Amino acid sequence: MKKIGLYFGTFNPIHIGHMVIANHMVEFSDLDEVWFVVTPQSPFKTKKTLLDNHHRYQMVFEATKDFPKLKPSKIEFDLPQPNYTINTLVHLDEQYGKEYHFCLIMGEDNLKGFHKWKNFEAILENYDLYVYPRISEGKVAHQFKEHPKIHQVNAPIMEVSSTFIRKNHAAGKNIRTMLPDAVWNYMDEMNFYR
Ligand SMILES: Nc1ncnc2c1ncn2[C@@H]1O[C@H](COP(=O)(O)OP(=O)(O)OP(=O)(O)O)[C@@H](O)[C@H]1O
Ligand SMILES: O=C(O)c1ccc[n+]([C@@H]2O[C@H](COP(=O)([O-])O)[C@@H](O)[C@H]2O)c1
Repeated sequence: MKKIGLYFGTFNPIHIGHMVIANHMVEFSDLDEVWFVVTPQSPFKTKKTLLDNHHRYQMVFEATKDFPKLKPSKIEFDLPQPNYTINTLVHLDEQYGKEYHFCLIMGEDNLKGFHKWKNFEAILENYDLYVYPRISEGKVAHQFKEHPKIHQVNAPIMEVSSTFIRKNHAAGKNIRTMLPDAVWNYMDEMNFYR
């Protein structure tokens, strides 16, 4: 059975930080594929400056089209908002559970706040977490340290953010090196974030 790493995010837009992590996961862990799950509405974020779902999905599609092991997913588009990850996991298992084995990809920054996620205990009971290092404040809770379901993957640290890209693109800076070429081309053609 294929092992799929689910990488959840708003991807507004997807950037080279996301790409390096996802590619590292498929090349250097036992995951066979990574699916970028484009989230319509993250539980802890406001919708301000959020581009339409389909445009964010299209940018993920553009970024991944030459990488057969990296795939875009719009599974959350038809699920209730805000999008709680546990609901999506249950839904994916119902739809594809016989075909695929699902795991979660998460930065160490998100692991620090993981105890606030809806039904995090159920997530940990049923799914493996692949955690990559991230520079961030705070500490990983004791309960998540050396947890049998939490696997550390030593991916490179890439300090790039979508917020930085949006803000500086609007300010007229050249941020093109932080995006895959196809994403830059789409974003530029569509006049996003100006
Ligand atoms: N440079 C990066 N390296 C590794 N992980 C990242 C990086 N940037 C974001 N992530 C993580 O990737 C996931 C998806 O990112 P998402 O687009 O939702 O957030 P973000 O980059 O923080 O966006 P924004 O700046 O718009 O708030 C999140 O879990 C986020 O923590
Ligand atoms: O399920 C939850 O309670 C939950 C709470 C916060 C975040 N998430 C998921 O994690 C993804 C990344 O979160 P963020 O805040 O780093 O953008 C987000 O797109 C959601 O899919 C999920």
